Amino acid sequence: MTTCIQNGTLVTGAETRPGDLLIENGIIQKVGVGLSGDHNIDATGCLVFPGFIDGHTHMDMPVSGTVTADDFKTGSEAALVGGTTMLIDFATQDKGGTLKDALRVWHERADGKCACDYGFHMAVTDWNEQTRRELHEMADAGVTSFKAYYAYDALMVDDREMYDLLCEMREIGGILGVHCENGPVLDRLREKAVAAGHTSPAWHPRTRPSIVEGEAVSRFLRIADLAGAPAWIVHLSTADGLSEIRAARERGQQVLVESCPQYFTLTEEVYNKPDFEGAKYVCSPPLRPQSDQDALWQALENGEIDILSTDHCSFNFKGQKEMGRDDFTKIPNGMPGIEHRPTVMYTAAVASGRIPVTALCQMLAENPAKMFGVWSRKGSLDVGKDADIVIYDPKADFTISAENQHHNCDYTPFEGFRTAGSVRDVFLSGVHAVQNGKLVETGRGRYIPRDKMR
Ligand SMILES: NC(=O)NCCC(=O)O
Ligand SMILES: [Zn+2]
Ligand SMILES: [Zn+2]
Repeated sequence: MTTCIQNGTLVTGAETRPGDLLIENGIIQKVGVGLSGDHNIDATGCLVFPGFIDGHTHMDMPVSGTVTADDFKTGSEAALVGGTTMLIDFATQDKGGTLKDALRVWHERADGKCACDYGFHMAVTDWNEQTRRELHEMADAGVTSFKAYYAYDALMVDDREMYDLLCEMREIGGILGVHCENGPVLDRLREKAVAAGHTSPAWHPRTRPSIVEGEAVSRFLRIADLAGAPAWIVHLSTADGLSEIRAARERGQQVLVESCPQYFTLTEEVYNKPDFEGAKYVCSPPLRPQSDQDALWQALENGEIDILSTDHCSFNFKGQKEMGRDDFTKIPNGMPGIEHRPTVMYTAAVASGRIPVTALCQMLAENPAKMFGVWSRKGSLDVGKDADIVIYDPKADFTISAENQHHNCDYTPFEGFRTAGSVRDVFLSGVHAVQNGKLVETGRGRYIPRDKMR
């Protein structure tokens, strides 16, 4: 049984062109014009993208004495409705625990529940000889990307460990992403703020100033240079961090840069909202002033940002964000976003005329596929790839709201955002899982082991 998507505008990282896609057995079999199948879908007036890949999510994750509002079922369903056909979540080693245990736990949380395909990065929090050996086993099990934290007591590593980890990345053909904030310094800033009676969400960005990110980006990149390893900067939010990246690239380093829609569309004023509403936007790194946002836009337009991910890490306002009503340091960090990344960035970046749609396709599909070792099967509309396909109607008029979202969360940071277009249909491995914006097939997501970096 063949399916043909006809009369759309096919979008790749390099070009847009009119064309049809013929799908069979979950794979793209033919790309051309005048094609037809047993079953035909008309995409006239629509953009046809390869399925989007979100390389940075946290589902079903215990944080600050609670657990994220989205598990792998609800989070992946929201992802699929929004056009994301693969997510890569951070399995996280417990201090004192093993990588193998973390991977087992994440499989237990995700397997059989996902609406879209999925893979895991491994966050390394406890460096020792066993962890070093296990990195090789992870790479053999298809976990080829890792994260280390310079912040959060329960997660962070020191510079000696960072250096060792980076050296090991070279050995295993892996890539290390780092959460770049100077943890000890920002912890001190937070302690001092609370001691002085500053307990509202407005103090979240004030105690994580731009230099806290810039310093950590600089340190990480210098250590990566010493180790001779590629560096992945996760969730870049500042001009300060960006200038350190530019300096490292000038030195000839391979630096892969990730940022997120919230840093392009929201600014730190939201933390001053009345009635504790600012807590909804508490994420780390925090939202920034307009000047940082302008710098990120410039970088995006210049092609200096490789991937756009969400850092989806959702907590309800009621009962979860509220845990920090009397002390902003107790607000669980993170926001929902996996459903809205494509439409928010299509609207803000493409419909606004800042970048061509091909550049968006690079940052949402092609580059994450290459960077995270799934390019052999995902990230483009080439013959032989998985038939993960998004039909986007650029003329649809849609307003994002907590009422119409699929995240298991009682708010969205993009409330009232009017999008230019919306995701009309989504195919996952050839299965027509989203039809006219409605999820009609779920639970078909597969674990995707990933290739090593070449
Ligand atoms: N971003 C955030 O606030 N929470 C998720 C964990 C992280 O990526 O640092
Ligand atoms: Zn992080
Ligand atoms: Zn994150």
